Amino acid sequence: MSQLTVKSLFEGRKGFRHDDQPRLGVLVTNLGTPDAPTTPALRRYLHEFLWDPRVVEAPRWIWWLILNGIVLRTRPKKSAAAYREVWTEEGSPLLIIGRKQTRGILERLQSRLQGPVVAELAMRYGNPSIASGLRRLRDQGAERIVVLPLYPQYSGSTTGSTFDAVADELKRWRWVPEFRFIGQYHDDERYIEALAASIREHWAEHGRGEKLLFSFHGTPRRYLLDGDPYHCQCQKTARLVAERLELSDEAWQVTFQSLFGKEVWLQPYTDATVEQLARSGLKTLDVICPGFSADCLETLEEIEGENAEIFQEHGGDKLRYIKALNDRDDHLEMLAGLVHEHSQGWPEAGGPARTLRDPQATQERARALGSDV
Ligand SMILES: C=CC1=C(C)c2cc3[nH]c(cc4nc(cc5[nH]c(cc1n2)c(C)c5CCC(=O)O)C(CCC(=O)O)=C4C)c(C)c3C=C
Ligand SMILES: [Fe+2]
Ligand SMILES: [Fe+2]
Repeated sequence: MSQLTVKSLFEGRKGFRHDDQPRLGVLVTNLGTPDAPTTPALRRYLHEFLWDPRVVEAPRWIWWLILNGIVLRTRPKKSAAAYREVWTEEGSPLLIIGRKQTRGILERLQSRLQGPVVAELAMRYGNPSIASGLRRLRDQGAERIVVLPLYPQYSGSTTGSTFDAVADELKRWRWVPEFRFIGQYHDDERYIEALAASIREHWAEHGRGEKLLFSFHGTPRRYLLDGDPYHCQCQKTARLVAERLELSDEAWQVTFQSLFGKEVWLQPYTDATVEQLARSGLKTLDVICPGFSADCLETLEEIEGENAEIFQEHGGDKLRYIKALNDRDDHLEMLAGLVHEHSQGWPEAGGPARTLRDPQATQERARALGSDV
């Protein structure tokens, strides 16, 4: 009699053994970056990115026409040129720094935790994908997973979208892991102190600018009006840092950068503010971008490049960009601490080895029962 074979609908873990020690898995994620600073690579990347309804929240068919008819015909070439300005021999800054951050977080967790821990870097768009990162964690034996999106301020367009990608992958797994998701850390003491320390160090080296601008990536204003907490969280981060540095109200300001499309975005805009400050006679301006945990196109090309030029063109002397927290020790310490805290309550933060009285006998019994694990 022929046997009916049914294809599995759900994916199992490879190489499972009863005497494996369950591990804690950490998925460190960021936005993503193209594979190369070329027009075709940008077209692929922007297509995936801009087709995400969390990013562009518009009626699908209208947006399909605009995206495919206009945006993907013009923007990839322009963006590729911008990426070439920040690209290094090792690749995109966001990816290189992301790898260092992941390694640094893992090392710090290994010395804090008793149980075994593994970590992977994943990108919401492009490579390495969130699906591949989660599978690598699973196949290394991670049965409990903490997801750390490197976005200090929660936005549906970034953090929310990361959750979607994680859920899309996990719902295809046979054995769904226990799971925790870090939504935001915009007011975490250690994050605020790391930002303040980086500003103090910048001042010690270059002297104090006449004003400090906190520039955050923008979103359409509509997202705020529809309940996205991002704008409030950006304001709170900046206020806490300003308080820690004991700045007067005139000494700092919050702005939003990286506009896209024709809609009204969060205001005031960074470029218009930089221009207006230069026109008003300001000579030195310090700019920090606390929403970017790693330097990338938006900080290096847009702030350190474009906005520095705008400042000079309109009478300013020097716009000094204060680097992202990247792989600074205090940053990695706070991120490892955050993961550690979110793993509390799990057995030995990873889980004790499944204790088998006689591992070999157990494996043999399992095999005799028709299981190959
Ligand atoms: C189209 C709408 C966009 C929204 C909404 C948006 C929100 C958003 N983005 C970041 C962080 C980053 N964005 C980066 C690049 C980037 N962002 C958009 C568009 C939106 N972002 C585009 C089209 C691009 C690509 C570059 C370009 O063509 O201009 C990056 C840099 C990635 C890199 O490779 O270096 C980051 C980081 C946040 C935090 C955010 C909302 C809060
Ligand atoms: Fe963006
Ligand atoms: Fe930009």
